[in-house]
Amino acid sequence: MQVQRVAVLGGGSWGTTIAAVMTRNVEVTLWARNADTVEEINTRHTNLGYLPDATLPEKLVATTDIGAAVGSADVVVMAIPSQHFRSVLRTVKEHIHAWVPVISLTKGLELDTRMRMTQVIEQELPGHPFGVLTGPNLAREIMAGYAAASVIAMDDEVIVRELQEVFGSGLFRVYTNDDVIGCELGGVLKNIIAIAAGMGDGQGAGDNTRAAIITRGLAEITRLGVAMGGRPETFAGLAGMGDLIATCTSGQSRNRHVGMELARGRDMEEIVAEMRMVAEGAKSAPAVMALAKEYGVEMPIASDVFRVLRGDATASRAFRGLLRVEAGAESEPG
Ligand SMILES: NC(=O)C1=CN([C@@H]2O[C@H](COP(=O)(O)OP(=O)(O)OC[C@H]3O[C@@H](n4cnc5c(N)ncnc54)[C@H](O)[C@@H]3O)[C@@H](O)[C@H]2O)C=CC1
Ligand SMILES: O=C(CO)COP(=O)(O)O
Repeated sequence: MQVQRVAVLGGGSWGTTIAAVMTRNVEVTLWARNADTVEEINTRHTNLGYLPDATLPEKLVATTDIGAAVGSADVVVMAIPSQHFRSVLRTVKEHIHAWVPVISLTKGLELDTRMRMTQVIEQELPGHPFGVLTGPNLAREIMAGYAAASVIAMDDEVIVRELQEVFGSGLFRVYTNDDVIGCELGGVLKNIIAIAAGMGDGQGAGDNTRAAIITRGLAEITRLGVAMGGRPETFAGLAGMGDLIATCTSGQSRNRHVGMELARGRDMEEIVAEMRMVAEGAKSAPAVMALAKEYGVEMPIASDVFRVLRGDATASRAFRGLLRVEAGAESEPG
């Protein structure tokens, strides 16, 4: 497979950033549904609503025509929020050529089915190689050219190496992995723990507290991820611990921001109404809790976050429970 043209679908922060990075290696067409965004990218080389400080490469071409973008692509990259992922894929289906790989950048689960995005790809586009690119990758930093590392996970060990070269460049270093389930779940599950970290930071908790939430959070992410088929070492890597640290500590994280706003006593409706961008942790939380129940895994931090998201507890009340007074052995949940 010789990759010459890539279609990136989704003109938000991450889709635009990855599309810009990949123009160093291949021809990239970015599909966005919003005509003003497309016009802005093509004429002014900016996408100020999502990436306020960035100038995009002139080589990056945007379009509102999904058929044109997908029909000429050797690889399709999905940067669509999880709850809209399937509907966009159904449109892709009409235009994609046989055997073209589809790579998800999305860190969420489909609510109704509790499926991971690569499972949705497999279901909607059977026969197409699929994978996920994930890791500690806050879009604005990567757009600004700071060094970062990511992981591309696929079952196919030949295609994954080719795509490693397509996504990686300069200071954006891409590693390969064959644990698709573990890598994908690392990206999904860290978002809820980042909401917990934001709830702590928003209440003035200290660095020790944040470290405890990250560490105990990683333990519960790993328990569920391994029960669902991921490998334990994946959760200690970039897609697990790496992304968890970035998201739980960064002022750029949308999920941590949600936690901080909840700590101020605001409810989800108000918070979401003010956010232009997606916070996947809040959207996927019900599916994560249902999976924890199905697999018989205890997730005390995620459960407390979920109660606050639902409006059944306040952040300050739940936060006291996040670090349980009666601690057991470190190897135990709770
Ligand atoms: N922003 C970041 O730093 C990173 C984000 N991600 C993940 O990437 C995914 C996308 O996130 P962002 O680009 O950051 O979100 P965003 O909120 O910045 O942008 C989402 C984009 O999707 C578009 N969109 C929403 N529904 C659509 C639909 N039905 N059809 C077509 N377009 C639609 C929106 O118009 C917007 O352009 C999320 O799952 C996120 O967790 C992953 C790594 C880093
Ligand atoms: O996944 C991300 C960084 O790796 C982005 O996190 P947020 O969605 O919380 O901004």
